[in-house]
Amino acid sequence: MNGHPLLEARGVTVRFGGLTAVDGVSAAFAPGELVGIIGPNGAGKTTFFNALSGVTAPSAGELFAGGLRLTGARPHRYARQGIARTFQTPRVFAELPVAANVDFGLQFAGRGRSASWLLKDAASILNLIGLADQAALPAAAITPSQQRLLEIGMALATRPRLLLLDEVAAGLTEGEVEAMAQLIRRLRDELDLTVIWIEHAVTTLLRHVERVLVLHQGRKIADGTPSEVVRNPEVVEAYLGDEVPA
Ligand SMILES: Nc1ncnc2c1ncn2[C@@H]1O[C@H](COP(=O)(O)OP(=O)(O)OP(=O)(O)O)[C@@H](O)[C@H]1O
Repeated sequence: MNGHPLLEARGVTVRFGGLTAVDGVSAAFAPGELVGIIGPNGAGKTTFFNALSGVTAPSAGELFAGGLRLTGARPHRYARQGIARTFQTPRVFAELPVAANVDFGLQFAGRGRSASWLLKDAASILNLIGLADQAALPAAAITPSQQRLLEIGMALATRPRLLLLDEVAAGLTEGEVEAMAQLIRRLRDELDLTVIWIEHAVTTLLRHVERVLVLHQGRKIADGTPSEVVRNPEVVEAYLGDEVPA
């Protein structure tokens, strides 16, 4: 692009009444990065995502995409900049066929997005995420883990440059979590995406990402490679030493 980070948060703060859910978080994301975000329950991870995707306006701080100031813009402007996301609870159209759910996302694809032929239509996208055989089934009829894949497919249909994944491995079996991690890496590689991925399955996440941000009580307490982060005393303390692998 233009030498600017794909997305940059500068001192982003989100307050709900007296509660500061996100507290002055700064981070820049470069094209092609696969970054994890971890932190205990209530650390502010989803709220930070909501700010990064324009769902929640920050109480303070700034957001930039490719150098363009987006602070306070509506979510569709974030989408137009190539930012797509999934939600903790999959938001699929249960009665509609799987392929129609992806078609819905395609309507939001606009200029300046990923030009990958792998995202050219619903069939290509379903192929990419391994749901080609389920194309004609109503979304309600596929398994919960397939619904998570479908939500990723709907986000991909907007042809993003940046994909924000919020706990896409929640509720999956160990084998499914690993398959999900492999898929995320493949999508990053094949589609030239930047991916930011929140997950509670910390061990798996740390094995697959190159960089990880740790949030604790709304603050960013670490930002580095997985091996740097697991040696950070503040991180070990935030997790009471029992969740982050040595
Ligand atoms: N809309 C809201 N109104 C009021 N408080 C909120 C709102 N959304 C989140 N919070 C509070 O903000 C804090 C951060 O929540 P958030 O969901 O961002 O954390 P999280 O790290 O994603 O947690 P989890 O891992 O449990 O999903 C929590 O104390 C939460 O209760």
